[in-house]
Amino acid sequence: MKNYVIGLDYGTDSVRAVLIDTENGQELASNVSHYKRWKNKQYCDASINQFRQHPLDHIEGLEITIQTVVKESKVDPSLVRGICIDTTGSSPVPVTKDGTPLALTKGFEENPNAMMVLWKDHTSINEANEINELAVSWGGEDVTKYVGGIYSSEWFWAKILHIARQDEAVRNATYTWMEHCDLMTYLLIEDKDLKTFKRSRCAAGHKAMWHADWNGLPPVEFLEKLHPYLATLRGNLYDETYTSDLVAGNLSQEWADRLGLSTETVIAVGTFDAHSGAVGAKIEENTLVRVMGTSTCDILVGSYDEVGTKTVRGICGQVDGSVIPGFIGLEAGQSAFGDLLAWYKELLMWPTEHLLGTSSLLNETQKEQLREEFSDKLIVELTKEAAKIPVSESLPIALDWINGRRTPDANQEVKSAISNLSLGTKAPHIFKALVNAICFGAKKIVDRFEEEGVKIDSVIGIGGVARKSPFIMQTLANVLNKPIKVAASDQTPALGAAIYAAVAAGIYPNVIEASQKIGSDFDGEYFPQLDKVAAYNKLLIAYEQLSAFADPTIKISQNEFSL
Ligand SMILES: Nc1ncnc2c1ncn2[C@@H]1O[C@H](COP(=O)(O)OP(=O)(O)O)[C@@H](O)[C@H]1O
Ligand SMILES: O=C(CO)[C@@H](O)[C@@H](O)COP(=O)(O)O
Repeated sequence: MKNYVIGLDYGTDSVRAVLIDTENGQELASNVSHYKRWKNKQYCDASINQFRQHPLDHIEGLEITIQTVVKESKVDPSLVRGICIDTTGSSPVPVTKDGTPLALTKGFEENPNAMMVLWKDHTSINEANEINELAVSWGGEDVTKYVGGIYSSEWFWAKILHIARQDEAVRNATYTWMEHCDLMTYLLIEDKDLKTFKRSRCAAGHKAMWHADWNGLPPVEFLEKLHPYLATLRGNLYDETYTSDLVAGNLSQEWADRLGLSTETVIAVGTFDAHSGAVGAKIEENTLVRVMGTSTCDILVGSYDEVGTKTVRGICGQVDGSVIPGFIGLEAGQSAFGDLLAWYKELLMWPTEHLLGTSSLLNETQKEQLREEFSDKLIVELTKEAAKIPVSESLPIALDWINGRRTPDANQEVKSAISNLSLGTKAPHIFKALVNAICFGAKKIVDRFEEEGVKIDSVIGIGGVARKSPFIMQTLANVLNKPIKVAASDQTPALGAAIYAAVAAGIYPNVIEASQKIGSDFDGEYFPQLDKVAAYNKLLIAYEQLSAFADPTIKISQNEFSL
């Protein structure tokens, strides 16, 4: 008998669903829906790094994408056995006592503090600093030790503390907070008991400092010292967490009707996009899977023997079962990857966006067409020109920290910088410098894992940039001096979510077997070009010098000061 599963992947800008045949991993249908309100930049203020998303964007996206894949695949809906949802993270949402996202209740519909706080929202830098100071001074165990020793403003507690202080009405109306992957899973299932709802191990371990060593979330005494609200909130959160090979519940009657599915369909425990992406790309021990899109997430799995209780400095957490149950999942990443190039594109588009409007040379339709054409071509043309520029020490040097630094050693206060500019520097030179910067940032992550004794035998690239930019992938292979395979699927995180759904539905006995059988194949491999590796090494030294200048906490050896 045929069995099908659906993976639903919430990215930064859009949500996609894939419907997968569990026998062979074939994608029978996929559909993407962009968030309407987010696209119009509603509820955001980039000048203060405030990025919020309205839950209606997510609910509308869920409904349309799932309905579409079920319809387009033409499969019998009763054979859709499971669904798993992955989302970005840490992207927490305030929720009322009856499990409603606060922004869907009266009076809070337009309040950004009542909405989902997107992973890249950095409004809580001060709160993250407070958590870090307290973690080493409160008298108990350092609760940041399994999240790299530094708590980030991208994460759960810092964001909640910030909003609780800023908005009394939101604080008073909120019963609990849920990671986005948990909220969307909870929305679909029949059982609405918030106390017994199965929260994601991946989200809890990487972002909320949940760890078996202290029996769950950080101790009440620790949270109390940050803010009494957090101590109260802890009681409305959770003690246990669950891996995504497990069932969170059955599809509710309401959602079965809305989606055209059956209440027999099981919903797996939610997870994060990067972790499911790694599963979709057939991750194995000591393989680094890099999810390269707006940001990057770098995922590794290690055995209990290799990682055990050894703590890895400056990464985004090591969590038992966050990728594959029975292994420790390790996460690192860059707060901006494609986003650095997107920032540069937006900068260069300024005259087109703003001056064109004041010109009488073209009519409004022509202006709009021109804007679209430039926008579509800009990165492509810059890439072509940048590829022709030799790798030499006369190139500008840039830092990738346009949205702070996630790894190694999270610091969201650091900023990007560009040096070595001259009158001869043209737009493609700066573009090339930015591409080099994101690759050097990646190299620092790989170095950190290896310095800490976590071996990396092979590298796999997935995500928009891995698929769309051979230029960046080749640069990365040269900078890392390692071959990089690219997963063939355009929807690897959604495929990974489908794999979890297949295990939760009992179609496969475990994640490893399912991932090897129906995970994505590879359709490209980039090898280091030996003649270029040395030249990139020299530029890397200049990148390290600029890093140490921009962030005085970074120490580099004196003999590297050669600029
Ligand atoms: N041809 C390209 N070369 C380099 N970067 C690109 C290219 N096309 C898109 N990007 C970057 O890819 C990022 C989007 O990646 P994607 O994986 O599609 O989305 P998400 O991160 O939201 O899942 C954007 O930051 C964009 O700047
Ligand atoms: O940080 C995580 C997961 O821990 C990601 O959700 C976050 O980087 C967002 O990923 P995208 O760049 O939108 O794919």
